[in-house]
Amino acid sequence: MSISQLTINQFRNIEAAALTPAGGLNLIYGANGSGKTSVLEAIWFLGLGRSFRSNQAQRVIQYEQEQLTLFCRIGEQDKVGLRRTRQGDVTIKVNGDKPEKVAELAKLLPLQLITPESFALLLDGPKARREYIDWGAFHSDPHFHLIWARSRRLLKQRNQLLRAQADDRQIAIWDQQFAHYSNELTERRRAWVNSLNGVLEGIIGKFLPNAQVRVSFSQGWDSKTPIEQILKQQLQRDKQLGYTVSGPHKADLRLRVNNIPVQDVLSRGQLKLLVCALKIAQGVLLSQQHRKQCIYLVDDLASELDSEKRTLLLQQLEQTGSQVFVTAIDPEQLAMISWQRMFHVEQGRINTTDS
Ligand SMILES: Nc1ncnc2c1ncn2[C@@H]1O[C@H](COP(=O)(O)OP(=O)(O)OP(=O)(O)O)[C@@H](O)[C@H]1O
Repeated sequence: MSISQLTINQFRNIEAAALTPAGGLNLIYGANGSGKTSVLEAIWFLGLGRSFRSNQAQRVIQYEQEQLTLFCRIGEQDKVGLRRTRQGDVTIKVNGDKPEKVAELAKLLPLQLITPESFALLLDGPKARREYIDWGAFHSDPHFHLIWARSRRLLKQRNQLLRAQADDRQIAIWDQQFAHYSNELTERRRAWVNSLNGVLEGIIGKFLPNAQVRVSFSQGWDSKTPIEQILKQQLQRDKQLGYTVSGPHKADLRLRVNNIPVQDVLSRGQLKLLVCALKIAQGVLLSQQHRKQCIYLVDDLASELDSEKRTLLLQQLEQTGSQVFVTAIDPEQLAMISWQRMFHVEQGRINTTDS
């Protein structure tokens, strides 16, 4: 799965650009503020209907313009188009039809993003790591999304009842359903993490040969006690707090070296490599399980990494056989690998250059 054609109009500082990326390694280079990240952001926008830099989607529309339009051809067949106006109207077309949900885009364009901010996956709270697990499970398990959505809705309803100081018996009725979906969700997450570990170990071994990184799944409540019992035991406390303290909404992926959280032990460069290992492993697993290739978007690959580690990372990305978009200020920083295609960005204009 790769983008064979990409058109960007009125997106950030890119007025109009048409790219024909290669199926493998693509380098996007140019000076600060030239628009390199905006190219990755445009691809991300096409795959998810939102930006990875701003919560306010209208910010990506070019100044003084009323709308942005994006288009890509995936492989030979699929065509995806997206238009967003300043008023917030979004039109998405997949092969000429309007998809029912934006989630359909994510299935067509599974993207892996690595930016200098991706450290958040390891440094911030569990939310980002839970989303990481859920992305993997979503793409590998066709029933996952429905179960995830039901569990989320039931949690919301339970919290409303807690806040309303509803009768214990009424809450207990909801708890049966919530417990059922919590277990379903957890089983699927655990299965996905187990499969991930098989792939991840090999990549971490290459990237961080001297650190014994252990990755484990934490389900969000004491694993020796059934969720039904936990909900019962904690009901009065939950009522006092007005929310459900334990459950699948507290799940996490724990990463430790010598039993210490990785963020307290590893260097910045090592943390970056670990984030990259996690993202690459997710993509490799997807292609092993479903013959679906991710597209990797790597912003500012060179930052934090020495030349040897840059080479290692690029080789590993190349080995995935996936389409990769990498940005860099100076192509010399990444001259250790042969690029299939190179794009020079200058003040929002994009030209293909010799690779
Ligand atoms: N809505 C917008 N309309 C027009 N221009 C914008 C808009 N939003 C941002 N810009 C400009 O577009 C450019 C976007 O640059 P981008 O972040 O893609 O650069 P970059 O090449 O990745 O830079 P760096 O190397 O510094 O990360 C910046 O010059 C920014 O000022």
